[in-house]
Amino acid sequence: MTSQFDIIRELGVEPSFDVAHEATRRLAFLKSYLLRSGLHNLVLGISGGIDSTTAGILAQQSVKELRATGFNARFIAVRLPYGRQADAADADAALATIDPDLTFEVDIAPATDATWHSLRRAGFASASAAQADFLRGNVKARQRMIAQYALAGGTEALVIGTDHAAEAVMGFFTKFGDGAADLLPLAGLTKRRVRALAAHLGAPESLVKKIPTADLEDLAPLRPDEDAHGLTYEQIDDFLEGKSIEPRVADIILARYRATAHKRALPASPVGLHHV
Ligand SMILES: Nc1ncnc2c1ncn2[C@@H]1O[C@H](COP(=O)(O)OP(=O)(O)OC[C@H]2O[C@@H]([n+]3cccc(C(=O)O)c3)[C@H](O)[C@@H]2O)[C@@H](O)[C@H]1O
Ligand SMILES: Nc1ncnc2c1ncn2[C@@H]1O[C@H](COP(=O)(O)OP(=O)(O)OP(=O)(O)O)[C@@H](O)[C@H]1O
Ligand SMILES: [Mg+2]
Repeated sequence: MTSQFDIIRELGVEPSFDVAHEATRRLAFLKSYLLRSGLHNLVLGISGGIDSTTAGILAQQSVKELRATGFNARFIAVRLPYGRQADAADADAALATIDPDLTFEVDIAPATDATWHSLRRAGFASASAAQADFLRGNVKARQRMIAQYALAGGTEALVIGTDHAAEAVMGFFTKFGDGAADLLPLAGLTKRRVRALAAHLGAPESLVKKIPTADLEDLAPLRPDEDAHGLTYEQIDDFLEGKSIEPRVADIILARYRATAHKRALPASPVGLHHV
C-alpha cells in the first residue's frame, strides 16, 4: 500500500527548501533542456494565478540568460480567457511582472462552445446541469492545450506546464488539458514553496497570496481549489513535506492519489510497460 513517504519520493518533494537554490536549479533546467531540444522558444498560458506567474518569470529569465550567451530564444506568453475573465486584472499584473518577449491573446470561448454544441447536436446529454458545467470545464482546459500546442508548433517552441506536487498528488488537472506539457519547471514543489519561489522572483504580493482557482466552471466562477479538494493547501503541503497528518486528511489524500494514478502515467497498454 502506498504511504505518505512513497508519495513524497515519487513526486520528488525535497526534505528541505532553499529558495535561491531552487530558483537557480529550475532556471538551469529550462535553459539546458531548451538548448538540447533543437527548438528556440517557450510557450505558456498566463492565467493571473500564482503557478503560471512563477513559471512565466522563470521562462522569461531563462530565455534572457540564453540570449546573453548568443542563443536565440524567446518566451511567448498566451492569454487564454473564456470570453471575459473575472480576474483579468490579475493576468495583466502577471504579464507586467513577467514582461514576456511576445504575448498573444486567444479567446477559447468560440472553440469550447462549438465543441459543446456539436456534442449536444450529436445527441450527447449530460446527467445534470452540474455535470455539464464540470465537463465543459475540462473542454476549456483542453482548448487551452490546443491553442498552446498550435503556437508552439508554429514558433519552434516547447510548451511549459505548471503542475507541481500539490496538484499532482490530488490529480487536480485535466488529463491532456493543462496536464499536457513538454516541461514542468515547478515539479516537486508544494504550493507554499511555489509561493516562496514567486516572492523570491519578484511576483507582486497580491498574486503570491491569491486564492488558487482552476476557474473552469461557469456555475461557480473563481471557485477556490480548496472547496473542490475539501482540504486546504496547508494540509496538502504538510502531507507532502512529511509532517504528521490527521488520519482523516491523510486518508483523503491517499485515496485521491490512488484514484488519479492514471493521470500521472503514460496511457495503459497491453505491452505491460505502462500499467498504473
Ligand atoms: N483508471 C483509469 N485508467 C485510465 N484512465 C482513466 C481511469 N479513470 C478515469 N480515466 C480517464 O480520465 C478521465 C477523467 O480525467 P479528466 O478528464 O482529467 O477529468 P477529472 O479528473 O474528472 O476532472 C479534472 C479535475 O481537475 C481539476 N482541474 C482541471 C484543470 C485545471 C485545474 C487547475 O488547478 O487549474 C484543475 C478540475 O476542476 C477537476 O476537478 C476519464 O473520463 C477517463 O477518460
Ligand atoms: N484563463 C487562462 N489564461 C491562460 N492560461 C490559463 C488560464 N487558465 C488556466 N491557464 C493555464 O492552465 C494552468 C493551470 O491552471 P492553474 O489554475 O492550476 O494555475 P494558475 O492559475 O497559474 O495558479 P493557481 O493554481 O494558483 O490558480 C495555468 O497555470 C495556465 O498555464
Ligand atoms: Mg488558476
